[in-house]
Amino acid sequence: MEFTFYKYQGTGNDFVIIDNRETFFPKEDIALVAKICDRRFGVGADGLLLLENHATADFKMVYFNSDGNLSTMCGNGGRCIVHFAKFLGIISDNTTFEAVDGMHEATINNNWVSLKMNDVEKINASENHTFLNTGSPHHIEIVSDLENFDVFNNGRSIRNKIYGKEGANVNFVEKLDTAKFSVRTYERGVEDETLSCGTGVTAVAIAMFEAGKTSENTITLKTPGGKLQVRFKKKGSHYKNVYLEGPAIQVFKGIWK
Ligand SMILES: N[C@@H](CCC[C@H](N)C(=O)O)C(=O)O
Repeated sequence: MEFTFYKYQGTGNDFVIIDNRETFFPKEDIALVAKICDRRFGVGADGLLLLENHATADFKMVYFNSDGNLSTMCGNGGRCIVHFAKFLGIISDNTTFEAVDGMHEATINNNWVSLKMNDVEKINASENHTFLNTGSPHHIEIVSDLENFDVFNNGRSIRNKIYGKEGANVNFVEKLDTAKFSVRTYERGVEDETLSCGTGVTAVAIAMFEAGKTSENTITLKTPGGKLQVRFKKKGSHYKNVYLEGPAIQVFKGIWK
């Protein structure tokens, strides 16, 4: 089966993106998706995205983790597919598209994409961690010396011991400044640390505001792959107008054989 694919990265969270408007891609083939995402036997990526037609919105986003399974919302993938939609000429600078967690609005200015995320209502805060869902489920823990922290082993253990088969993504955080936090994430479905996680940094920004670690509502998140920005408005106990913003870059185009 031969098809064209595009390789993208958003702060080092990397994706294979395929134009599936003609619905040729075999979505049920978990092994094929996993092979495309394999860094030795395939293209190599944290996930695979399909851009598909939508009856009312500009397009539909379908997201698979690198293990080949369909998953929940991917914030960095969402930003990258907006860039891809513009590259294909489907949109200009504004768009509305549907992902697994509902409709999203986004704007693009050169390689900078601002993606509106879903409102957040439920936040579970306990003594040493916070859990919330920003389209994908996220566990958040503050640690010290994040640079030397063992994200892989601690993340894997929390993901499996606390969240079981369904799992969750695990974010470790260190405060750098009034409105700046450093974040490293262990992602379920990749089962490894990734260089950045969009829904993860969104969850971290809200969790830090909720915990009183910042009083700013525009927050910079430093990940190993680069900087992202999250802004929101808190109304009562709800977080609304949540935007994830940062770069989305097309890296190369290839043909899968
Ligand atoms: N990297 C993503 C998150 C992708 C989903 C996650 N692995 C899951 O299955 O929950 C992002 O940028 O949000």
